[in-house]
Amino acid sequence: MNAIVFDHVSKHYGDVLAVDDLSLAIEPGNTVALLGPNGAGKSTSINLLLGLLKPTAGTVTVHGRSPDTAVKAGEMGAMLQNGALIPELSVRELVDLVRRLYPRPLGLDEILKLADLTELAGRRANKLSGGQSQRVRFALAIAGAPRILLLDEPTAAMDVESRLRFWAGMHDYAAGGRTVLFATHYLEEADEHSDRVVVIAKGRLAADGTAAEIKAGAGGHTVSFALGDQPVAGLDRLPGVTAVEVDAGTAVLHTTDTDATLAGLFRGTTLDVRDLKLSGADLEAAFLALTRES
Ligand SMILES: Nc1ncnc2c1ncn2[C@@H]1O[C@H](COP(=O)(O)OP(=O)(O)OP(=O)(O)O)[C@@H](O)[C@H]1O
Repeated sequence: MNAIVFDHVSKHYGDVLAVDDLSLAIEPGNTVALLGPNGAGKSTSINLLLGLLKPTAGTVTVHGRSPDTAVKAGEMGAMLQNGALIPELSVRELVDLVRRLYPRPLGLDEILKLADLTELAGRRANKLSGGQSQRVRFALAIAGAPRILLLDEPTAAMDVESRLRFWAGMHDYAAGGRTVLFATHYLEEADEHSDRVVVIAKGRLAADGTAAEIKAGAGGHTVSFALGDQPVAGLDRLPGVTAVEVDAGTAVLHTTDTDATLAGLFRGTTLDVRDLKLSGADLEAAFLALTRES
């Protein structure tokens, strides 16, 4: 059974259509990045999954049940964009308080270790930096050992070092076969820390696959070289080439298969090829292309 299913889900806020006929299924044990620009509908989708919002149309299910039922059963943990911490409590007291609310929580020391809070356990919540507070929110999200973990832009306030440690904790947590869905605008994070990237734009699904598939699907590979005044004829018939541009003596071949295009260029033509440059679509180019299209 799928861990998460969106079946033709739409969500309106008055006139604003935040989620538009979204269908998506996530298998248990996957780590999925929900990638999209501001206002794409990422937070709305997470709130729908938590049962905090109800769809205007369609259904959301978690392990085949309603989000409300799954939340009550302690199956989901969430780290949302903000959430106040009780200022007078120490990190240890706060985490322990929350873990005791669940039937089968993780051990206190294990939670502190996963969230990289062992050294900060005695610190009061009102004395934490923004990034440290985020780590406490992560600790609270995993305290009940949820099978599904939802993270809404989890690294927003973190510096580079904190991000690295945070992702290490997330991977350790996910390693036990748990499902993780995280929202981000950071392309590198989606690329590095997920098995699958779901791109949404204007509430609609724009792409779905591994980061490598999304890059390949954008078809942005080019082979360019100095053509000078040699003839351009025939370049568009080379294997893989989808378009040819010539500008100021430089030929740019857009291709779906760089290897085949190069083989054709060197074996199938007598051109003098100099200043050869290859470029592949990076995730950023793919992301911009996809979110512009939709
Ligand atoms: N409570 C609300 N009332 C009205 N419109 C809302 C509300 N919450 C969100 N929206 C609108 O719904 C759309 C989707 O917002 P959402 O917060 O889900 O996007 P997001 O992808 O999480 O954005 P961000 O990356 O900026 O956090 C936006 O156009 C937003 O302005």
